[in-house]
Amino acid sequence: MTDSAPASPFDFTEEEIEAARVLFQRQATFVMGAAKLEQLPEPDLPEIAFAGRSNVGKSSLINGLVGMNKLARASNEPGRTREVNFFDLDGKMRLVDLPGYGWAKASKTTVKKFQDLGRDYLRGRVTLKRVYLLIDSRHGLKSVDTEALDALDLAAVSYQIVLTKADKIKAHERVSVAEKTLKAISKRPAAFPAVAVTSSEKGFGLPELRAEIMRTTGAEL
Ligand SMILES: Nc1nc2c(ncn2[C@@H]2O[C@H](COP(=O)(O)OP(=O)(O)OP(=O)(O)O)[C@@H](O)[C@H]2O)c(=O)[nH]1
Repeated sequence: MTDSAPASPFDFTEEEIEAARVLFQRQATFVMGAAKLEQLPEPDLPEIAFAGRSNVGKSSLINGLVGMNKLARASNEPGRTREVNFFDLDGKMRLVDLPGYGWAKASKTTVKKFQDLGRDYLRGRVTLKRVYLLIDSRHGLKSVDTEALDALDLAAVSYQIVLTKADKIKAHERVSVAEKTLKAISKRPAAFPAVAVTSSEKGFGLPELRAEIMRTTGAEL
């Protein structure tokens, strides 16, 4: 294994990878940010949602997937993403940025408000195909992540773990954190039995993730 290309847990043909590359290069636009359940857009397209602790690299991953620097905000200031943000990809699907959890500075009322919104979205969204739960590869699963996994299992939403910022650890550490994480979720009912290892900074893991999203949503070129 080289340092820049960790083994992928996914099995995609070159055609699938290429089709996904083309699709994700097409127009991606911000649709809206919803602060209340009543504000959600009509459920008329398949949706893929991204969740994770504040500062885990959610905005960077969404930007990296669509190859744009500024579609989703990426900041050094934890907790800015407090709405459910919807992005349209070529009219084929929506990418949904859920409020980050685990931010220290917010008030309890604010935290509860956004957690409730995220949970209501997860429970009631018929068009939601999968949630990607982002975990910082340097830290692995924390107790606050375990609570998020419990909520996803309870909502019976299919989800998959994506390890982020993997450029910050060594190749052998990527393998061990992926194995450890996979083991930790192995008995969880709604967990997809694979862990994606990604770096938005270096771009690795993203082609496979795009292909998987395309497959999961059933989107075609
Ligand atoms: N080295 C490295 N840094 C990253 C990567 N992804 C994100 N970061 C950095 O991590 C910080 C947080 O990234 P964001 O994408 O804003 O994180 P977020 O999860 O959207 O944060 P919130 O808006 O607080 O929910 C920024 O300083 C990014 O530059 C990565 O793959 N590698």
